Amino acid sequence: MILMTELDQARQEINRINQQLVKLLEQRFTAVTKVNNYKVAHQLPILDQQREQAILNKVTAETSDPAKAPFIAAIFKDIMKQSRQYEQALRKED
Ligand SMILES: O=C(O)C(=O)C[C@]1(C(=O)O)C=C[C@@H](O)C=C1
Repeated sequence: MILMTELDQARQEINRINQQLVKLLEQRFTAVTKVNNYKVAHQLPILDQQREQAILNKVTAETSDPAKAPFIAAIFKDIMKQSRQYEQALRKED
């Protein structure tokens, strides 16, 4: 059998994590669709700055390694930016 290097093993681990992230992100976008439906029905804007700040605070508090916290927070900022664009796209559909 071909020897699996540490690099291959670490990349396999990343592939498995990516698979999980894709599933979770799809679930998150499905939840965002529900939030968007509610907000459209109640004529609420896409952006909720307070909610975004609350999420960033919670995510930062839940990160156990402080060295990783700012990078994880940056990812969540981008996730929410993409969610807003997704909501925009949904609103343009109908
Ligand atoms: O909770 C909402 O109101 C959403 O639209 C979802 C979400 C998010 O991705 O978590 C996206 C946009 C808002 O600015 C706040 C949060």
